[in-house]
Amino acid sequence: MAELEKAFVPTTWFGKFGCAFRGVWVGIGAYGAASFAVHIPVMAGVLAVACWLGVSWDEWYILLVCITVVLAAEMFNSSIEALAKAVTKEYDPHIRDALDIASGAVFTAVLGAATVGLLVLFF
Ligand SMILES: Nc1ncnc2c1ncn2[C@@H]1O[C@H](COP(=O)(O)OP(=O)(O)OP(=O)(O)O)[C@@H](O)[C@H]1O
Repeated sequence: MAELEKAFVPTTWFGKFGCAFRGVWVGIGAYGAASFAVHIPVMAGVLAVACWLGVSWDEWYILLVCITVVLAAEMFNSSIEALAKAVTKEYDPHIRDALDIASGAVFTAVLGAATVGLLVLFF
């Protein structure tokens, strides 16, 4: 463990930010590519409609929070998928629960964001 820490665990803020940026890259690219291929066009569409409608600053803040929550939930989902792959490749009911709950969290965030987004844009 001591050797592992020396080799891989960053000790500087620069190193820690490097890990975070790598996490965004891996979370979107390697693990979440299929999901982000749906999220990103939908988000671009929402932003385009918001521009077209000329929403207020307060409404922009709400839309940006919704988008951020969905992206963060998706990356937590990717993180749990990565951890599950490391734990076992065999069927495990707890892994199944963990993965299903993570997917459920993304689904919940998307439902909430879609509801708030529709209310902000059209009501
Ligand atoms: N080791 C396992 N043990 C039990 N069930 C598993 C296991 N691995 C995957 N599953 C089941 O398969 C589902 C999908 O798995 P996983 O999330 O890895 O695939 P995915 O297609 O990459 O998902 P996503 O679309 O969320 O990115 C899980 O929600 C879970 O129900």
